[in-house]
Amino acid sequence: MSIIKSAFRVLRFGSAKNQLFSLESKTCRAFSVCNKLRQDASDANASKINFYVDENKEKGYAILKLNKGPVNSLNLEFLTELNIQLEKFEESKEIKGVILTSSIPNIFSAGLDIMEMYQIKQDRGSQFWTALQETWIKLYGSNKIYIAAINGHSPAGGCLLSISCDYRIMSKGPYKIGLNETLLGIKAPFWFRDTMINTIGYRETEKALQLGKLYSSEEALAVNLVDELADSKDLITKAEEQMSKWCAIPTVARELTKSSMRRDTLSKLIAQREADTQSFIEFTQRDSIQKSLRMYLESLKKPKKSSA
Ligand SMILES: CCCC/C=C\CC(=O)SCCNC(=O)CCNC(=O)[C@H](O)C(C)(C)COP(=O)(O)OP(=O)(O)OC[C@H]1O[C@@H](n2cnc3c(N)ncnc32)[C@H](O)[C@@H]1OP(=O)(O)O
Repeated sequence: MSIIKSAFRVLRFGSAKNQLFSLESKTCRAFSVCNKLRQDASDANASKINFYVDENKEKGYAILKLNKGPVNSLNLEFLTELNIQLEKFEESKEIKGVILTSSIPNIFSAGLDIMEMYQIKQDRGSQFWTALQETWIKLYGSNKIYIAAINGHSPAGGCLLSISCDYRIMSKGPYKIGLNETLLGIKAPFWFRDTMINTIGYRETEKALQLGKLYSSEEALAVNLVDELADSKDLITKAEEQMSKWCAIPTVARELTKSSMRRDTLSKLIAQREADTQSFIEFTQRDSIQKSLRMYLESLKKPKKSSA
C-alpha cells in the first residue's frame, strides 16, 4: 500500500516540479538561439512541459532539454512525446543535429520510470515497451547528428539515451552513468547490451552489465563510455563546438557511414519487436522480479544518507 502511495507522490511531485522547472527555465534560459518551440498542445499531457526545444536554424541544429521533474524518468507519455519530437527532427530539412540534454540540475535521466514496471499490466506494459523501442530506433537509427550533453546522473535507460547518440560530453562532478539493471534484479535487454558493446567493447560491457556498474564521469571517460568531460558551466558550449565540427562533414557520406555502422544492431530488434515486448511483459510479471522492483523502490524512498 505504501508503494502505491509513493507512486502517487512521485506523480504529484513530478507535476509540481514540472511547473517549477517550467518557470525557472522561462526566466533563466540564456540561449542566443531563436525559434523556441513548445510541444503541441493537442493532447492531455501537453499542459505539462516535459521538454524544451531550442532551434537554431541558421547554425542547423537544435537543443532538446528534458524537463520532466523530478528526475526525467521515462514513462509512456514522456516517451510518446519524445518520439513525436524525434520524428519532427528527422523530417526537418533545416536541422542537421540535436544536442540532447536536461534542464534539471544534476540529472540527465533516471532511466525508465520504475512505476511502469512495478505491478505491470499487459496493455500499458506493451504500449510502454513499444514506445521505448521506438525511442531507441529513432535515436540510434537517426540520420541526424545527436550529441548528448550529460549534465548529471544517467543510469540505465538514461545511459541508453546517451549511448544512442553519436558523441557524449559529461559534466565533471559526482555523477554516475551506466547500465545498472542487475542491481534492480533485472537483465538488460539485448539491444541495451548491444548498444553498450558498440560503445565500450565486449569485455568491458560483460563486466559492467553483470556488476550493474555505475561509472563516475572520470571512469566513463577512461572506458570511452563518454568522449569528453566538461565543467558544468561549459557543457553546452562544448557540445555546440562539437556539433559545429560534425555539421561540417559532408552530410550524405556521414549518414551512410553511420547507418552502415548501426544497421545490424538495429535490424536485430526491428525483426523481433513483438517478441521482445512479450518477453519484457513475461519477465517483468514474474513474482521474483516484482519483489526485486518493490525492494528497489523502497530503497529509493529511504531517507538519504548525508554523504556517499
Ligand atoms: C526487462 C526490463 C528492462 C528494463 C531496462 C531498464 C531499466 C531502467 O531504466 S530502470 C530505472 C533505473 N534507474 C535507476 O536505478 C535510478 C534510480 N534513481 C536514482 O538513483 C536517483 O533517483 C537519482 C540518482 C537519479 C537522483 O537522485 P536524487 O536527486 O537524490 O533524487 P531522489 O532519489 O530523491 O529521487 C526523487 C524522486 O524520484 C523517484 N525516482 C527516482 N528514480 C526513479 C525512477 N527511475 N522511476 C521512478 N521514480 C524514480 C524517487 O523515488 C524519488 O521519489 P520521492 O521519494 O517520492 O520523491
